[in-house]
Amino acid sequence: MKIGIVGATGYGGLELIRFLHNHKAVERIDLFTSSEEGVIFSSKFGHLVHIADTPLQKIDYGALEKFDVVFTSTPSGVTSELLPPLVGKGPKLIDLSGDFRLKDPASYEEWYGKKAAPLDIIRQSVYGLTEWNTEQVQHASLIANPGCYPTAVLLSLLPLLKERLIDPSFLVIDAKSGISGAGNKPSQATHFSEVNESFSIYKTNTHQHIPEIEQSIAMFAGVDATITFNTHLVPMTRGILSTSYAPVMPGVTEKQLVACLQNTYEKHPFVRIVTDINSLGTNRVKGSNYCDILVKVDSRTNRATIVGVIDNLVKGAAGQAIQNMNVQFDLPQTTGLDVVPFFI
Ligand SMILES: NC(=O)C1=CN([C@@H]2O[C@H](COP(=O)(O)OP(=O)(O)OC[C@H]3O[C@@H](n4cnc5c(N)ncnc54)[C@H](OP(=O)(O)O)[C@@H]3O)[C@@H](O)[C@H]2O)C=CC1
Ligand SMILES: CC(=O)N[C@@H](CCC(=O)OP(=O)(O)O)C(=O)O
Repeated sequence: MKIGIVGATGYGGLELIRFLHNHKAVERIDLFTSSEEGVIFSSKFGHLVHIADTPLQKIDYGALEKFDVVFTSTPSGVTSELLPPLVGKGPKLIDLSGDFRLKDPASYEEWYGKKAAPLDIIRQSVYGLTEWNTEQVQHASLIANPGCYPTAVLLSLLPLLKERLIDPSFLVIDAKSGISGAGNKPSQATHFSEVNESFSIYKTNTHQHIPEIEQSIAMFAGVDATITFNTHLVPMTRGILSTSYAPVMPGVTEKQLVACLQNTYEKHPFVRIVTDINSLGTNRVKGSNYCDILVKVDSRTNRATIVGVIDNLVKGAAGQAIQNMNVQFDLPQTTGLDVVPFFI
């Protein structure tokens, strides 16, 4: 397979290169830039000497059309304009940004504050939450790869919502992310001296992933939910841990919740149901495509605590994107992604 990556110099792009380099079906990877045409990639990223010694190329439709797959890992608002002319032209398009995730353009414009992609293209795009949309992903020409937080939240909540084991009307989701979630562009909010030794909340009740999570709960679990969702910045590089709270439906036990999760993901290689709280943490998934899930019921309040853990750059971005590509090309989902978490 011949692969093109737009936004290769960003964190998502670098992770795509890391995994695709070891992917047995990939014969060639071309890297594209909007700002550094001609720069030898490995001269910018020394860890890729002898691995990516090729020049960054100018984004060009003629060139992009010739690939089997084009991954776009660019800030929101870029691919809504860049990709429409390429849809149906040949390459499978896998977009890591939020530009094609929301089916309602008005909702995108409200939450992202940018102009939405054309409606006909949004309609053609397939939401790439692999475990829940495998069949559609298989036939998609444009995949909207899920956001990092929604991946952790949805994988952990959808089975329980779909089976009506928890109450969707009082969902509270408290999520935390490492700083790489904010991308590679330096800013005040991600400055080392201001995030180190600190823990903060951001985008209170206004996070752009709120409509994405609500849309997917309706789409995959068939229930309407208006969620409370808040995000926090943790002074670490990688990882997302989302803790959700929901009332348990009358008569439902913790054992049933665990069994529901285990049954749902029995045949899915990247989702692990954890029952020992000591085995849960961002370092248990770091660098890997795993999503670890734990559920406990508080018998005093009859509320469930549901935890989802991922590496935001892998299962939350590049890893899930490659998992989707594997599905599209009838390859085992683990191809190129079969790596053990770093742990330390
Ligand atoms: N970081 C994360 O954990 C996750 C990120 N995402 C989403 O994935 C996308 C990429 O994220 P991330 O890699 O972190 O972002 P980065 O900011 O690290 O990188 C984005 C890259 O996009 C390129 N770019 C910037 N402007 C343009 C433009 N106008 N046209 C084309 N390319 C452009 C830049 O490369 P160059 O200057 O060389 O063109 C830049 O390196 C974002 O939409 C993000 O929201 C999704 C899930 C998780
Ligand atoms: C830590 C941090 O800042 N994380 C980012 C996640 C970026 C992302 O995945 O957003 P898209 O929907 O644009 O893809 C955030 O909370 O906005």
